[in-house]
Amino acid sequence: MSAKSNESDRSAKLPQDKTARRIHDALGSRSLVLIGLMGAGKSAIGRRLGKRLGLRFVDADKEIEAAAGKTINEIFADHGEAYFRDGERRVIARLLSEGPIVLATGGGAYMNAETRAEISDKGLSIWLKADLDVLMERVSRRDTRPLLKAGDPREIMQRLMGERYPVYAGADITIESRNVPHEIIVEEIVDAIAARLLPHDADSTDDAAPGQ
Ligand SMILES: Nc1ncnc2c1ncn2[C@@H]1O[C@H](COP(=O)(O)OP(=O)(O)OP(=O)(O)O)[C@@H](O)[C@H]1O
Ligand SMILES: O=C(O)C1=C[C@@H](O)[C@@H](O)[C@H](O)C1
Ligand SMILES: [Mg+2]
Repeated sequence: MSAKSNESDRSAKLPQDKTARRIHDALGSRSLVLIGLMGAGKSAIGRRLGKRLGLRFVDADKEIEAAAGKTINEIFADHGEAYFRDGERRVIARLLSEGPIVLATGGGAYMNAETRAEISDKGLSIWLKADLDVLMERVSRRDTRPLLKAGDPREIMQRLMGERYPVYAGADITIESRNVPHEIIVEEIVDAIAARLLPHDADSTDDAAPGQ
């Protein structure tokens, strides 16, 4: 692989518009951390959010697979969930020390208290909250989630919602993930980050049209 293609994979372009630049500046080394259940859209939305804000996008699940040289299914099958969770915690801690990035976490990552503390220290957490039907329709497209193979996937997902949503609710920002164009979700996230991080002055409106 040439250095150039590697660079285009790993680095981010400078943000094009003023809101994006201001968010970039306000973040400093803090990262934007997407949390939510399987199928919530963390990877799909995270990639686009990174592009929108000129931040490198990293998918924790992919990093764990690269570090282990195995797929998540294989890690669960060969070593068990506890081993996966330990690797997940370490990989996320490393990635958060490399901020600012947009980080898509695995669905279970935020359930770990140490990881939650790291995220609150070095990032801004964004929960992509989706209802059961949306999640089930989306996860049915791929067979890559070992947790859903342990029984009836809908029942498992419902149980995970019950266990995890009260914890996810501690995120800094919550966005309803639904079947609208990805860009709409991205802009809602950008607006929520701007409302949280940027001073509310007249300058914060982006590309304001000149007076008529
Ligand atoms: N706003 C949206 N509208 C329609 N489809 C979406 C939307 N957001 C995500 N999707 C689709 O849902 C599927 C699951 O999304 P994605 O893989 O990003 O979820 P995830 O949260 O990363 O899940 P996992 O925890 O399993 O990695 C993908 O096919 C993605 O394109
Ligand atoms: O919700 C979970 O616990 C998981 C979600 C996926 O992203 C993977 O991290 C793994 O399959 C476990
Ligand atoms: Mg994902």
